[in-house]
Amino acid sequence: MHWIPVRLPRLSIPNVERTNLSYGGPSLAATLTWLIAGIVDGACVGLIATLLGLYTYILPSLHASGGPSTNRLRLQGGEIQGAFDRLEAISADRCSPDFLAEMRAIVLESYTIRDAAYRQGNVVLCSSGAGQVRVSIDSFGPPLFRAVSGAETWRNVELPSAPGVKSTIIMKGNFSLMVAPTGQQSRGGSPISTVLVNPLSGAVTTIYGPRVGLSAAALLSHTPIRKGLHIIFAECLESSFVCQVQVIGLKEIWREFSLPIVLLVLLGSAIGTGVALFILQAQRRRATFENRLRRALGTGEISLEYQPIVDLGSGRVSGAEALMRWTLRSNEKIPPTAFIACAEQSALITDLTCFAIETASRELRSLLSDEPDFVISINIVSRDLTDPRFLLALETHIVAKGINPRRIALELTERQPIDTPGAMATIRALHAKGYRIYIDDFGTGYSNLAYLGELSVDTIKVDMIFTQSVGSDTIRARLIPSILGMAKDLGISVIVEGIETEEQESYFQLSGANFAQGWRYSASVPAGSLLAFANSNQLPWSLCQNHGRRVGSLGKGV
Ligand SMILES: Nc1nc2c(ncn2[C@@H]2O[C@H](COP(=O)(O)O[C@H]3[C@@H](O)[C@H](n4cnc5c(=O)[nH]c(N)nc54)O[C@@H]3COP(=O)(O)O)[C@@H](O)[C@H]2O)c(=O)[nH]1
Repeated sequence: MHWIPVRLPRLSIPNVERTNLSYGGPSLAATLTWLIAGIVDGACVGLIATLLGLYTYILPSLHASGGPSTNRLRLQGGEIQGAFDRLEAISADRCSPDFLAEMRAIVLESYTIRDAAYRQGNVVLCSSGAGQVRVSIDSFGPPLFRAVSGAETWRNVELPSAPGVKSTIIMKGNFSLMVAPTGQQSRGGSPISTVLVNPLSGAVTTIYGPRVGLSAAALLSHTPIRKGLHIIFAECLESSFVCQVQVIGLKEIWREFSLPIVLLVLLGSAIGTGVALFILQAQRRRATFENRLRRALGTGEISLEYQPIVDLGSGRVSGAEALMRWTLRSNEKIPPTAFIACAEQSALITDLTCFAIETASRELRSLLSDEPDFVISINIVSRDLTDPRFLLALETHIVAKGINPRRIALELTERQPIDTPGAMATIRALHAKGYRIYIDDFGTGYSNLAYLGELSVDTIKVDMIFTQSVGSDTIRARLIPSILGMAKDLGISVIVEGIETEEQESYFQLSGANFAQGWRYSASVPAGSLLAFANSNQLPWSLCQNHGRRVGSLGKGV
């Protein structure tokens, strides 16, 4: 078979972004709404992100590294433990002037110890503040708490040496310490409570500050506790089971972190505004493009070209695919990939499909009536199937004009799934009426065997990415035989797209593909050229001269 290569027309494909299509765009109200929404959303996201960050990372790490309350407690705990150790280590005679001086030094060097005292049995004999005294411990009443270490704690004790001052007394061995029970204010300003925990009974007693409603286990867990919008830090000295607890809420967070919060909210607003502007710009561009495309339908800028489809067995042209073209008055061409994708985002795509049905049936009317087996393929999308205008267009321009639906192939791209029951039912109904159903771009999308069966598919159009893989050692190239075998098993015919070379053509001829389409035979041509070729037996019809007949059949069972 001798194939005549076809010279391809050179298409100038403009960059859509550069094309001057300035119509429409979002209204002022829509613009303002988007902007305000962007600012508010951004600010909220900034605020939420800040608070989450604070609660999740910053506050706990602050705690771990010695936060507002814990530093203080660690200091106090260390002081108390250290003070007992130092008191035990004093070598001077008990209650002697040297002994008292050393006790005073220990108190003076501490932050939280007010007084240190020495006792024997039940009687306190001397203290760093009062010197020699005789105070019976029994006057304190029973201790509030006795730790395993033997340390005992009293609270609200009023010592004769410090009338009017209620103190916490911790006693261990022969020494006692009077600890300032002041509730410290943290850096963040929230009060710190001092609590005693009895690990045996689980009792928790707040001895100073706001009541802490936490269990002993929670307090002794050494981890920050989250309660609603609050985060609670507890630091316990297990030697004495004294805990200091600080509750940090929104107020304290705001006091502590107002600057970073404000900065992050501002940053969030700025990002939100940027995103809103970006969306607005995209909407404006789309609306502009969409309006312009809508107008183009009425001004003759949109037209159809037809790319012949060739029977690989006989070399005859058996049909043509209608391909939409948009040529601006300036003669610039907008590529279909750009405007079809834009139209697909709204019901405008069905306007284009209806235009294609109307135009192809009108322009190729003589071919449809003179060549009984010639098939025109029209690209449709799943959205068309649920739009009543599409079915009406088929009724008006095909059925009512006396064109046999068998002469019309509806090409559904495989790139979009047809999975709504309504769309599937429409396809089956169209097939039952005689329309041929082709799956376009086969191998690139959602098809599987069940899908092909359910859709009553007549033909698959193997995508050109497979054609281009012919001769290579790629997975795609290895897939071709199984696609062709599968189609054969299902009784589905195959059109191979994008045939450009003799090698590709021979490969598919030998592999059993039925039809081919591509620049090797012809690029898309206007209706006038297609009809002229058909009438004059010239290209692309000259392809078929060796085979006697000009136009063949396409599709299974024909
Ligand atoms: N829903 C609708 N989609 C449409 C319509 N008209 C076109 N389209 C879709 O736009 C995509 C791009 O189409 P186009 O730029 O026209 O490209 C077609 C051919 O020109 C191109 N082609 C044909 N032969 C060759 C070849 O040998 N090599 C090569 N590199 N390209 C070639 O392929 C396109 C045809 O593709 P297909 O439809 O998959 O058969 C395209 O997806 C169109 O479907 C419309 O009216 N409605």
